Amino acid sequence: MKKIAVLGGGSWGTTLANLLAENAKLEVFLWIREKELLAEVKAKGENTWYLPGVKLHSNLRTSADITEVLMDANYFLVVVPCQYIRGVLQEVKDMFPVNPIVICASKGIEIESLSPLSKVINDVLSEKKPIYAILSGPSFAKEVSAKLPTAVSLGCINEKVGRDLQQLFSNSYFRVYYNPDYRGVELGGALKNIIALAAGIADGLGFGHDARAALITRGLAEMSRLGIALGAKERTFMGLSGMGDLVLTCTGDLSRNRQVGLRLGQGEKLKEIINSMRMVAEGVKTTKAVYRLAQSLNVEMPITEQVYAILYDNKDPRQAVCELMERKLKEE
Ligand SMILES: NC(=O)C1=CN([C@@H]2O[C@H](COP(=O)(O)OP(=O)(O)OC[C@H]3O[C@@H](n4cnc5c(N)ncnc54)[C@H](O)[C@@H]3O)[C@@H](O)[C@H]2O)C=CC1
Ligand SMILES: O=C(CO)COP(=O)(O)O
Repeated sequence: MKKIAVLGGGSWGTTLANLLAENAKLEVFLWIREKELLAEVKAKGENTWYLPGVKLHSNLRTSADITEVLMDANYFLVVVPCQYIRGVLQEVKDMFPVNPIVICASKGIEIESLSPLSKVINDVLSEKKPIYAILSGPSFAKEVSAKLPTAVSLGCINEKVGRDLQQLFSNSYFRVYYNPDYRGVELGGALKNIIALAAGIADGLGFGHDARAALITRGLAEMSRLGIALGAKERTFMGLSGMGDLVLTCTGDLSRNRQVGLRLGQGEKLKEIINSMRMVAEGVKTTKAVYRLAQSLNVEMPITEQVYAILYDNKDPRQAVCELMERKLKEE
């Protein structure tokens, strides 16, 4: 049986590793960074920090030793929070074979380089010439772990690899659609988190359903604008990894990004919100990266600009929403 190394024992990495172990088409080895957590996982058969209450499959192997996890793997699934991916891969890049199939399930834009994750992974592993794929779409770890019906996109430029991966991940509750536009798939997942912050802020201020629907719709417009400037297909933003994930995270209270927004809208400070969370809300850092990227590409992203000002310039959220409403009137 072929082996998959899963890097990242957070809620999503654990969920996907467990799903693959249950699918039983691959041998699955999950890297858990925290030794104390690994000890609990081994003792209780459960990821008590990030995915409590979910029994892990007996086929799932776990280790805190990343070299053991990577050894002789045929597939590599990266589910480390976006800003740490470069550092983690840099340490172990020599362990990858030539032309490794690297699937990324993380969502974000790297601040340092303003790059989407395909570029980060290609940069670090450039000597190995990786075959890149991205798994993204509306999928809360908790719901997938509860085996609730979920549909996502798998972006890969190499159709044969993409269709092979589609088979490996799919099962009766997890339906994977293949899309050759990997750039569009990865950008949808990264950019929707900014709009989820905005929707949370509006809801936290008590601005109601109209405001949320406006943010989702105009959010999709600015996501697509940046996507097109970066070579993605506009149509991809209408699919699961674009509109699908945007609607999920702007409306679903399981979203960490939406929760951060709600708390900001209710008057809490960003620092205290982040300090109270063990989990990651990728939109916070991705907002900074996208704000800079949009400026450098001269792409208009008014919602992102206001979220940036709330997060990083201490702007009053109410004032930010007023400014969005009072911008020069436009055609749709
Ligand atoms: N949780 C979910 O429902 C979904 C998450 N994702 C994405 O998956 C990626 C991983 O997020 P989650 O699994 O939710 O994480 P999480 O928020 O559940 O856990 C945090 C993770 O960050 C890791 N971490 C903390 N500091 C680190 C460091 N210095 N170096 C390397 N790793 C470090 C921890 O070991 C842990 O695995 C994110 O990009 C997220 O957007 C995508 C779809 C669904
Ligand atoms: O990306 C997700 C669902 O598709 C998870 O969203 P959050 O990171 O906001 O929790």
